Amino acid sequence: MKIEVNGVSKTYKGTKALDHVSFTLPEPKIYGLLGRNGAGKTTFMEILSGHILATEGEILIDGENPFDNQRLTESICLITEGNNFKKDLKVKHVLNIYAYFYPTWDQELADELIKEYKLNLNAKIKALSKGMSSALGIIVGMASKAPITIFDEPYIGLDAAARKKFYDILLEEYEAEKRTIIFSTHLIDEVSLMFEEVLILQDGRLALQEETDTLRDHAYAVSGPTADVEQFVMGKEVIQSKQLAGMMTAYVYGNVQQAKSAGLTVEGLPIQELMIYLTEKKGA
Ligand SMILES: Nc1ncnc2c1ncn2[C@@H]1O[C@H](COP(=O)(O)OP(=O)(O)OP(=O)(O)O)[C@@H](O)[C@H]1O
Repeated sequence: MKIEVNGVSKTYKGTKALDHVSFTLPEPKIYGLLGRNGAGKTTFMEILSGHILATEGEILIDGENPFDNQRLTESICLITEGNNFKKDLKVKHVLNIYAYFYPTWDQELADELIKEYKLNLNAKIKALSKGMSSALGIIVGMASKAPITIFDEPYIGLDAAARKKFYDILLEEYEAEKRTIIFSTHLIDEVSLMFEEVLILQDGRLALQEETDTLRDHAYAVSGPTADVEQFVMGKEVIQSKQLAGMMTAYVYGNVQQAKSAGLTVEGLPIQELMIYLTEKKGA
């Protein structure tokens, strides 16, 4: 489904959470939505999910506004950090409700994930640990098979092994059947390798939208005698640098060809480091 964000602003009692944001997500991909605290990520995801209205502008999904539009909301699943489900319901009731709501629901996948996360179907939501509650969110998000599935920091309380399991399942399911996945996270180093495209919000504005491959092509480490490297990086965007025994390595964001033609040693840079740098820088 095509998502068009047209001049979207959202103001909460004087706080501008989103400020004239425009971009397009034309096709199913895994999108990373990054930004510092308060950058406007959750607000954007809530407008996209049809939960709230923009103050100005609109989001169109295949040309339609998702607000109060059941046909569209059946195609969108938003899983947030905790509080996804009514506290007095049992796990099995929650699953039944979502199975009924989403025409694309995959019960086989849900059953598989319930086993994987060892979820007790008869437990009440309020009795679940934070991690178990997050696991239920992940199961619902994955099994919904919603053409637009949005995860907003969905892993509170999940340990590293359970998060890894989630990333593996997500990638496996995505490979089997492409859908638009929007993933907002502060654990960039864990998930950035999954992203095909990255969007960075800064103070309610779009600071960057780029394909991961393009970012990868622009990030490199350059090494050589300190004086040569220092001269080369002058005026360039340096992410980080270190020196040892007269030699220097600098991580640079820019045109890699320039480094190659300068006769210095050039290597790729881990994409995680670049995304963390850009998020911090754009959010600074
Ligand atoms: N319901 C609300 N009422 C008032 N202000 C709000 C409300 N929701 C969000 N805001 C404000 O809007 C701004 C953007 O918040 P939002 O939750 O969208 O950011 P975020 O990028 O998701 O942040 P985080 O990474 O901390 O979750 C913040 O300044 C926040 O305080």
